Amino acid sequence: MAPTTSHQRYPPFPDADVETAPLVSVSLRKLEDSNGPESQAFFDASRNLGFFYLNTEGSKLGDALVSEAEQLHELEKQFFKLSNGEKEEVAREKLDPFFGYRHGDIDLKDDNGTKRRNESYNSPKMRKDDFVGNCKALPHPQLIKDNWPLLQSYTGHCREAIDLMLTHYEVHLQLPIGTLANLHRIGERSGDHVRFNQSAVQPFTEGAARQGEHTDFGTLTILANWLGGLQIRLPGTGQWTYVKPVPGLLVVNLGDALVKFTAGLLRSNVHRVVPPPSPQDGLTRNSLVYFSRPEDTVILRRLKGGLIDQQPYSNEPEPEMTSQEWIQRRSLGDLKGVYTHSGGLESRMQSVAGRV
Ligand SMILES: O=C(O)CCC(=O)C(=O)O
Ligand SMILES: [Fe+2]
Repeated sequence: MAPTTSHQRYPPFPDADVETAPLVSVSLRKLEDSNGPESQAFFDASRNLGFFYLNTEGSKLGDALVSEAEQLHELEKQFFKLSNGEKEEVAREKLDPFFGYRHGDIDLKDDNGTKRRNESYNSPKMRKDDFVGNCKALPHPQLIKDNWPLLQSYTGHCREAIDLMLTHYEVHLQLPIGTLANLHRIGERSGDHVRFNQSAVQPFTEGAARQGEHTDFGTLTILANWLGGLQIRLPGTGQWTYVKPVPGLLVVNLGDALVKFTAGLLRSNVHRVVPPPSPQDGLTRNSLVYFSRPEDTVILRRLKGGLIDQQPYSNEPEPEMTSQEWIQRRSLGDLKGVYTHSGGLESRMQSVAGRV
């Protein structure tokens, strides 16, 4: 029986009043069974929108993902309830250039007079590499330590689903089997990790929404959502539309590495998180993300072979760098803006309707 989810504990997503993004639903079970039409639908969604639902129904792996995502949803809520002091013990500044706790203050105060925060935890304990023993684990709160087996299991299941999707890409791209898998070997260091996100209750502001526009840096992202708030910018019109959270459906999106490997054949779509629409707007919002990334030393550039060879060459080739450098420079450093599959990096102020 499919695991129950906690979506019904929240006010419903407002079906009638807001426009939702046209995400295709791809069955994990059918991908596992190598179903041709489903695999084609998966590939088309990856080219056209760069976002789709992964329907977990009927798949043992899917059931495991949903039930563990539910448990991690509870864990992330507990994590963000730790005192600011405890969370700041594992702040990014103290630990690592990328992993750790981060927050942005909002210009609103809680009843106790503290500033509200938007927070995230790229947990060092949640790096895929900690689980497979590729490096020395970084410090982490006891709460995370206590839940190590759950995080480890979720990481393994996310990677199983992602590795399966990579083999489908290899077939459709007409690449030798193993081409993408060999750039994502589980035993090698990479930026794969779980992220906890929490947004405080706040009004919509254009400035904050715009500041949050981004694409994901890596390969495939698996996202679990309980409340609305995720928006994607539709190709063509540039209109922002909500992604509706649906029980049993995970949201999958492609990251920049797949765009670079395929010379723009696959799409990483611009998205952002804004306050949930009414009647969900009075609630703190959490999401759970698994990011997969190429191995740290992989150079992000177009691969050779298959359909990729038919892609046009750009007049202004993008600078080549390793996956590790791309992630660090994009998240902390000098490569600012929104990455688009057609135009490279674009400043947020230029990112107007119709550009993607
Ligand atoms: O919270 C969400 O729904 C999406 C989060 C996201 O896009 C990210 O963390 O990269
Ligand atoms: Fe994202």
